[in-house]
Amino acid sequence: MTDLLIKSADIVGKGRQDVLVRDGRVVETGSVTAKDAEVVDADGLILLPGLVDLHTHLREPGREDAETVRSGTRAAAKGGYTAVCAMANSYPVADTAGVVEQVAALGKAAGYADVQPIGAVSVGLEGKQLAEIGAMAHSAAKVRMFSDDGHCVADPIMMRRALEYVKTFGGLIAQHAEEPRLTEGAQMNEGAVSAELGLPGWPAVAEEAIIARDVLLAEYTGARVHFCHVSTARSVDIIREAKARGAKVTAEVCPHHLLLTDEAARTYDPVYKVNPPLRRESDVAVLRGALAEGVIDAVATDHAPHAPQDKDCEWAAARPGMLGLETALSITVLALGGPEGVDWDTVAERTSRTPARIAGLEAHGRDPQPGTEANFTLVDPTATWTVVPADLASLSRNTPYAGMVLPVTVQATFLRGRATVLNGKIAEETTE
Ligand SMILES: NC(=O)N[C@@H](CC(=O)O)C(=O)O
Ligand SMILES: [Zn+2]
Ligand SMILES: [Zn+2]
Repeated sequence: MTDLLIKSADIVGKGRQDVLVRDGRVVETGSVTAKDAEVVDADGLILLPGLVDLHTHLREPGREDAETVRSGTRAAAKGGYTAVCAMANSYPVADTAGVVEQVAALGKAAGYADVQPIGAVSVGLEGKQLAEIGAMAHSAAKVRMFSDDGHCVADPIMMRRALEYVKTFGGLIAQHAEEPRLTEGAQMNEGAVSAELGLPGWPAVAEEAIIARDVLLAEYTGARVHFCHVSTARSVDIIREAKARGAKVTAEVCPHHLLLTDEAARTYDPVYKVNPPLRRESDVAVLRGALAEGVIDAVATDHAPHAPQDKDCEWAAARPGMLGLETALSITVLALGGPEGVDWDTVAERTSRTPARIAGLEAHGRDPQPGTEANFTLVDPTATWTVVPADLASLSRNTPYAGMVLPVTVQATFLRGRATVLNGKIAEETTE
C-alpha cells in the first residue's frame, strides 16, 4: 500500500498539521513532506478520530432485505464511522459464538468499518435463560458487551447473574431500560400529546425505574452497566447521582432524542415511531446539556433500518426504529451548538474517544500520533447537505430527516489508512 499524506488538516486541539500514514499507521505528524505518497488535501477540513457507534442494528443474519453487514457498514463509513457495535437482535439472535463470529467475519470481508458484535444476554432475547456469554467472550469475536436490546433485561435476578458473569472478564451489560409491565401496548411518549391523540402512552418512569434499579445492581455487584438510548430528564438525574457515588455506569443518547419531540407523532407518520419514544422539548434540552457536560458519555445511533412493509403502514402496526448512521454527526453538531458554536473536542470525545473506550476498541478513538492506527474522519464544518432518502447508503429509507438541510459533511473516512469514503463518496474497493 502506498503511503497516505493528509495535508493541512485542522486537528482537534492541535491546529493545522499534516499526517503521514504507512501500512495503516501514523508515522509522522506536523509539517511533513513525502514523495510517492497519495496526497489528500484537507485544507479547511477538521480531522476527527473515526466515529465509533456503540449501538447499530445491521439486521444480518435474518433481515437482509432491511440491511446487511455490508450495506450497514457502508452507511457507517459515509457517516464518518470506523467502528460499529452490532446489536444482537438478528434472526437467529446473536446468542452463540457461531453467530457473533459470523457477524464479525462479514464485517471484515466487507471492509468498510470494524464490526464488533454485541452478544445477547439471554437465549433468544427471551429473558429466561442466560446465553453462552463465556463462549462468546472467548470466541474469535471477543465479545465484551452484552445486550438484549429491543427487550429489557427485566428480571432482576437475570440482570444480577449477567453482571456477575461479565465482571469476571471486564465486560459490560448494555441495558435497554424499559419496564415491560409499564409499556404494554405503548405507542408513543405518555403525556399531553398522547392524551390528545388517544394513543397508548410509554411513560418516562418505565425507563427511569429500570435505570434506578440497575444503578443499584451495578453498585452492589461492582460490575459495569451501560444505558442504551437514554431519553428522559429524570434518567439523566439518576445517572448523574450514580456517577457522583462512583458507580460504574455509562450512558448513551441517540441523535433523534437530541432533536425531535413527541409533537412529531401528530403526523401519524410511523417514521417517527421509535423505542424509547420521542419525548418532550424539556427532555431534549436536558439531554443536550447532559451530553455537553459528559453525564451522558456518548452519542450512539441506534441505527434501526426497517423494510418498507414494516414502516409504510398504520402507526400501531409499524416497527419502532429509525436510521441514524449517515446523519448522526450532523445532528450531534446541531445539538451541541451548531457549526459555529460547537466545541469539536467535545464532538470527538462523545462520538469517538469515549465510545471506543466503553466498547474496549483500543485501536479506535485515537487522535493522530506516531504509532496509532489511522482511523480518521475528515469533516467539512462549513458545508451543508440535504437529506435525500434515495441517496442513503443504507438499504432502508426510514430516516426522520428527509428533506432537512443539515450542517457538516463527511468528506473522507479512513480505516487503517485506507479511504472508505473519499470526496464524500463511498469507495467501491475496500480490500486491505
Ligand atoms: N430502537 C428501536 O425502536 N428499535 C430497535 C430496537 C431497540 O433499539 O430497542 C430495532 O431493532 O429496530
Ligand atoms: Zn433498545
Ligand atoms: Zn437498538
